[in-house]
Amino acid sequence: MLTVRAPATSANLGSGFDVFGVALGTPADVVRVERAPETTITVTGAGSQYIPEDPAKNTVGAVADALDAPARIRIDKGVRPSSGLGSSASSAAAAAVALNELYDRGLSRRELVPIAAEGEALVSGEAHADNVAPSLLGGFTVVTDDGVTQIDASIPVVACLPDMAVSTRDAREVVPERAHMSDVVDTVGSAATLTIGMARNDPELVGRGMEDEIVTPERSALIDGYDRVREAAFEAGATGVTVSGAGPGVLAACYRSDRRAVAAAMVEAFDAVGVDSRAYQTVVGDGARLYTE
Ligand SMILES: Nc1ncnc2c1ncn2[C@@H]1O[C@H](COP(=O)(O)OP(=O)(O)OP(=O)(O)O)[C@@H](O)[C@H]1O
Ligand SMILES: N[C@@H](CCO)C(=O)O
Repeated sequence: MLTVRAPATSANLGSGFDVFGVALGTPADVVRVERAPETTITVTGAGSQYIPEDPAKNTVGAVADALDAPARIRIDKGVRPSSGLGSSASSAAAAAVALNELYDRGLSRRELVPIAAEGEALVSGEAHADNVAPSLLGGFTVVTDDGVTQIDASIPVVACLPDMAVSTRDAREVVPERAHMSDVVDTVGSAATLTIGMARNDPELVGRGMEDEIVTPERSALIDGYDRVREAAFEAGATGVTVSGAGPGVLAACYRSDRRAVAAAMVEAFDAVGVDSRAYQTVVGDGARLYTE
């Protein structure tokens, strides 16, 4: 039996819609695989009651198909679905690493990115790789039509998860089809600032580089209390705040010394609008890890 732990991820980071992603230290999915004549899936853990075990409907089934690697697959969810923390991608990335090893397919982590993205196509209608890439490779990733660029980074972050669901499919409906040139220019400036911040491990630049006036205002309107949570996080020392992935998770960058206060302020602000939430105090971290037994 092989076991793989694949981390939650946060895509977009505001200015990098459908391009940027980071691996988070916590939470994570754990996937166990054994060879079998046909694929079966069992799911336990966070939000497992909302996740289909039918291989034709689970991201992990799509990965097993793409690798022609039938297996008995057990998923222990640490990443709640429809969270904005790349839940469907964590399982897909873990399964890609595990099944590649189980069947000696010999694919590199980079070669596994499009395989794991097949799972994303199944649930959101598009094979976007901005969650599976950081879950497989770790650190900060930039996904374009030309491929994936990755650097290791270590930025303290808080990922605050309100107790509500926003599906990626629905959140894509509100993305504007056009943008003003002045907003595009500002967003390019932010994206460049964020990228330099990741390269320098500088929370100030990363936070400043999360600003985006194109997609985030539309997405944040789907999250009860977002403006209040954002303001509270800044008051507690956050250097930047944005919607995590398609939401409803909210991501804040900060210095390590402020992380606990930022987490508490975000939870309190959600609470003030009647929404329960959980804050992960974590850091941009490593990609999927394989364990053999
Ligand atoms: N292995 C899986 N893990 C989680 N969700 C899965 C899995 N397989 C299928 N799904 C389905 O995918 C949907 C969740 O994916 P979605 O992309 O909406 O959320 P997410 O991955 O948490 O968010 P985001 O991509 O914004 O970070 C749910 O409908 C869920 O049932
Ligand atoms: N970039 C995708 C990621 C979803 O996690 C979106 O924001 O729709």
